[in-house]
Amino acid sequence: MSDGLQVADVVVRYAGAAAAAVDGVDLAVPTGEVLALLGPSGCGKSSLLRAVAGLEPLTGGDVAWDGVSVAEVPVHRRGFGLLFQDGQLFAHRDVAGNVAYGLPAAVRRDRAARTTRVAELLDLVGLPGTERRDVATLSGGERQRVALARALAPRPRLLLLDEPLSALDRALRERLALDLRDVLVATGTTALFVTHDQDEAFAVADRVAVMDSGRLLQVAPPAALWARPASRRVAQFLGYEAFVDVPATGAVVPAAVRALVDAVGAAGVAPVPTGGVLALVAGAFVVDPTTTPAPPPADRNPAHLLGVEAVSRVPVGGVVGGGGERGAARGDVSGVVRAVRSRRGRTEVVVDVDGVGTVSALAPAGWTCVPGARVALQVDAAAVAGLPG
Ligand SMILES: Nc1ncnc2c1ncn2[C@@H]1O[C@H](COP(=O)(O)OP(=O)(O)OP(=O)(O)O)[C@@H](O)[C@H]1O
Repeated sequence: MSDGLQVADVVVRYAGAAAAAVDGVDLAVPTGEVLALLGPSGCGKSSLLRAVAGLEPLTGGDVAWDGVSVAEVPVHRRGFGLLFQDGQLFAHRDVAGNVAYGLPAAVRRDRAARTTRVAELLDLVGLPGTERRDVATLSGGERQRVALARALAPRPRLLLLDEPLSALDRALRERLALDLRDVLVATGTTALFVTHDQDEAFAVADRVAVMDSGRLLQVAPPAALWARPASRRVAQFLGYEAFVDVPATGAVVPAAVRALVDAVGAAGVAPVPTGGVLALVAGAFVVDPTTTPAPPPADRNPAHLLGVEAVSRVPVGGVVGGGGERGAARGDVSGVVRAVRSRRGRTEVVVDVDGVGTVSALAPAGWTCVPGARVALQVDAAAVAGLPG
């Protein structure tokens, strides 16, 4: 018998809907595991979570805990906790009153035990000493921390979290995602966590289940999911931005494609079978900082229009990476720059690469050049995944 949560062939279909919101999902969350359900808006994540909670009737399939079906068990008797986007705190209770509401009745009635347990829970979520605060005075992040403390108070055997951080701004979300993981791990809580944000899923979960159109596409630990997406759809959803067919051995292909296949094969990061596909994420190409960009043809060089001095001294039509043996040896992969942008402290260069398409290459901080220039590129095999054909 398996322990923890088992979801077997679950179907959720809303009245009048043409397609099922959840369409035959099988999933297991063993005790102590945090599993993230990740997928685009409308893919059925919340419907599945609500079906597990008992808030949505099953059209088909079964939900079980430790091998025993809970399909007929009402929501409040399943022993599952719930935390939503808006923690739904009670406005008329202070912080301690909100947290204490989640405690088992016996603890709630014992004043000393209640005080101790509320203090423990507030410590756990990083809000020690806030017992007497009016919840109306809390920030959005603090409110969600209190809601988490309240949800953990009864020690639920499963905690169901539906986009608990999505109302917060990005910086706060990133920090709270890490804190949330720490709290779930420290308390050994089994959890099912719904999110549409890849970074959040990867930060919080032991395994990530990717959903699309009501179905599960892949379930894997974050690193494995990232390195080996099961399909192009999964890879696209994770943020892979370009896809290259692996050519037959000996086929004549653009230098960039050959460099990709060689680099990935050498790194042993991903299988590169003929007929397979290489998926590239931002950074699969890196601007070679030792070479000088070749400027765009004079009539298309925006630097001329702007009266800016060209960033390169390589003659128009010159060999990219020229000026020495080093450039000649590794300057055979190149691309035409479309834009240069700074993103989270990194320089990203949108570049058209022959045979590959438009990708986001990385460059050293502060590096820049005019659009239209041709730059030499190197391959970073760690940003390339192999997909089955
Ligand atoms: N109560 C409902 N009645 C009818 N259709 C619904 C209901 N709730 C959800 N749906 C539909 O079911 C599908 C799945 O919705 P669901 O909310 O589960 O997706 P989701 O992945 O959680 O999306 P989001 O991230 O936007 O919340 C959608 O097409 C949605 O319109």
